[in-house]
Formats: sequence, structure tokens, C-alpha cells
Amino acid sequence: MTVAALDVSTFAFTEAAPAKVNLYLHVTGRRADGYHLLDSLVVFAGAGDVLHYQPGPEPLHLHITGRFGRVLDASAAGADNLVIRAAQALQALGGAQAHVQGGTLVLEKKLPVASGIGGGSADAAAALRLLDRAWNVQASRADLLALAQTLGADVPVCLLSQTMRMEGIGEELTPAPHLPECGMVLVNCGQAVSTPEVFRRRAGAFAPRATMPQSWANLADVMAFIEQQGNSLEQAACEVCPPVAHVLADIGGQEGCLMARMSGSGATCFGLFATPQAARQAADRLEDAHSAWWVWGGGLV
Ligand SMILES: C[C@](O)(CO)[C@H](O)COP(=O)(O)OP(=O)(O)OC[C@H]1O[C@@H](n2ccc(N)nc2=O)[C@H](O)[C@@H]1O
Ligand SMILES: Nc1ncnc2c1ncn2[C@@H]1O[C@H](COP(=O)(O)OP(=O)(O)OP(=O)(O)O)[C@@H](O)[C@H]1O
Repeated sequence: MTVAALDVSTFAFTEAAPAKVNLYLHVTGRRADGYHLLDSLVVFAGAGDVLHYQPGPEPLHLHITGRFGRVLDASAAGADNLVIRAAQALQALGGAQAHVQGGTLVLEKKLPVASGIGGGSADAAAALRLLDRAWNVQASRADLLALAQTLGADVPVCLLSQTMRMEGIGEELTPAPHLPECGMVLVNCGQAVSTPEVFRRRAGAFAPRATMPQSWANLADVMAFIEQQGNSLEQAACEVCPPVAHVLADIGGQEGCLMARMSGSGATCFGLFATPQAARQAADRLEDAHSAWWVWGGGLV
């Protein structure tokens, strides 16, 4: 089937893969195996990739479409793609009782690749949720989380796709206090940033574990808390990708922007606004001024 002939509106299964955003990210230590210990407040934006699946007799295969589909070369649709790796892992977990089938997966790649908002992790997590349903695997939440962990540090939190405090190397997840409605702008300058390289370049003392309140009365409370935290990888990411500083200044300069910060290992930066509408207006202005940037504005999941 050619990509042009794929009509995903007829596909039986669809799953959203929302972008992960680290409102703060503290690197609190380093394990003997080189992985870093983190403390992060993770939220999910209305922006995301979308995964579609049509079961069929042919072996399971993946097409990648969308604005950033071409960034992932042909080999990326093969065995190395996190969607395929997630499918294979779930198939192994499901065993004989699952109704594992072949068919066509289509990944609409709307999120920039290697950009600190967990695109590949969100795709893998969406594949686990979608195929668990489609194949009637009925895996327990604990089994799915354990499997997610084998696919990447961000995959467990993306499996839940809801506001969480994330610790350990990404596997310790606890519910975070409810966030009041707010708006978010996401901006990526177009330069892919390697997560391992940014971790390697991080310098200086480890950051403390944040003291998170039990609840927030309003957005001003949330802002006061988040502003006291930071992103331990921001400086290293700015060295690897100098436009990050420019992006942060431009988001921060937008009318109504409450704060601007980088997400994950970069280079995507976010701005927080009082409402999704204010965020969309700021996104429109940023897009007009920087046609080469990827810009999104809206609300949280
Ligand atoms: C920085 C974050 O985006 C914050 O949410 C994530 O921790 C990164 O998660 P991810 O991209 O799913 O990371 P993985 O694919 O598991 O790891 C990529 C590489 O990042 C480094 N890495 C990742 C996670 C972590 N807690 N410590 C690390 O040092 C390791 O060098 C690892 O080889
Ligand atoms: N489905 C996928 N989407 C994006 N990248 C993928 C996918 N499958 C494998 N990859 C590989 O994973 C690498 C990291 O991409 P990804 O977009 O997940 O990074 P990221 O946004 O920095 O993630 P994180 O915030 O979790 O560090 C890419 O260089 C790409 O080659």
C-alpha cells in the first residue's frame, strides 16, 4: 500500500501520543551505570503525534507520515522504531492468549524529533496502549509500566500521559497535585539535540529534590513553585544548541507569558500562560516572526 493510498479515517484503532513537558527537571544524582537520577514535574500538552492501526493478515508494518515523518529516514520505520519495538515487546508479554495480529500501523509524526518532548517515547507508549486494546492482551498496569521502562526512561510516564512527579531514572511515578487550567506555548528551533550528549555535558553540583506542596490554590501558586525550580540540562543544551537562548528570550517576551523554560534535554522550550487562548495568540505571533520554527499553542491534557 502506498502512503498516498492510506486512508487512516477508515482504520479501526487510533491513539494520541501527547508531547511530554518537564515543567522543572532536576538532575539529583548519577547511578553507577551512568544513568542520571531525576526529579521532575511532567505534564502533557495538547500537541502530539497520532498512531493509527488497521489489523490485517500481512506482517505488522509501519508507515510514517506528517511534517516530521521525513526526518525519520526509511530505516526509522523498521525494527529500530520505538513503535515497532513496543509492539514486539507487547507481543512477547501477551503470550498465547493474546489475539496478536499483523496489519498496518501509521504514525503521524507531528512532533519534532530528538527535541526534549519525548516524541519517540510518546509513540512507544501509544503503541502499548493501542495494541494492548487491539490484541486484547489485557496486560496489568504494572506489567505495562515495567515493559515501558525497558523501552526508554520517558516511556513509563508517557504510558500514563497525565500530570506526574517523575523520579528515579524515570520509573518512579507519583501523582502530582492537580494543576489549574493554563495555556502553553511550545517552540522548537529545528535543531535535533542528542539526549546522551546533553547529559554528558551537564556540569556542576546535583540539584536537590524539590519540596512539592500537597496542593495549589491557583495558577499563581503553581508559578511561584515552578519558578523556584529549574532545568538542570538547560545550560548544557544551550552549549549544544545555542538558538535555545534566543527561543527562551522570544517566548519570555510574549505578552502574557508567565515563565519560559526548556523541556527535557532540549531543544524545545515552553512558555506558560494564564489560558490556552492567550497561549494560542502568542504562538501565532511567534510563528509569524519565525517561519522556520515549529510553534504550537494551546492547553494541557
Ligand atoms: C531527559 C528526559 O527527557 C526527562 O524527561 C528523559 O529522562 C530522557 O528520557 P529518554 O529520552 O526516554 O531516555 P533514554 O532513551 O532512556 O536514554 C537516552 C540516554 O539519556 C541518558 N539518560 C536518560 C535518562 C536518565 N534518567 N539518565 C540518563 O543519563 C543516557 O545517556 C541514555 O543512554
Ligand atoms: N517513533 C519515533 N519517533 C521519534 N524518534 C524515534 C522514534 N523511534 C525511534 N526514534 C529515535 O529516537 C531518538 C530520540 O527521539 P525523540 O523524539 O524520542 O527524542 P526526545 O524528544 O529528545 O525525547 P526525550 O524528551 O524522551 O529525551 C531519535 O533520534 C530517533 O532516531
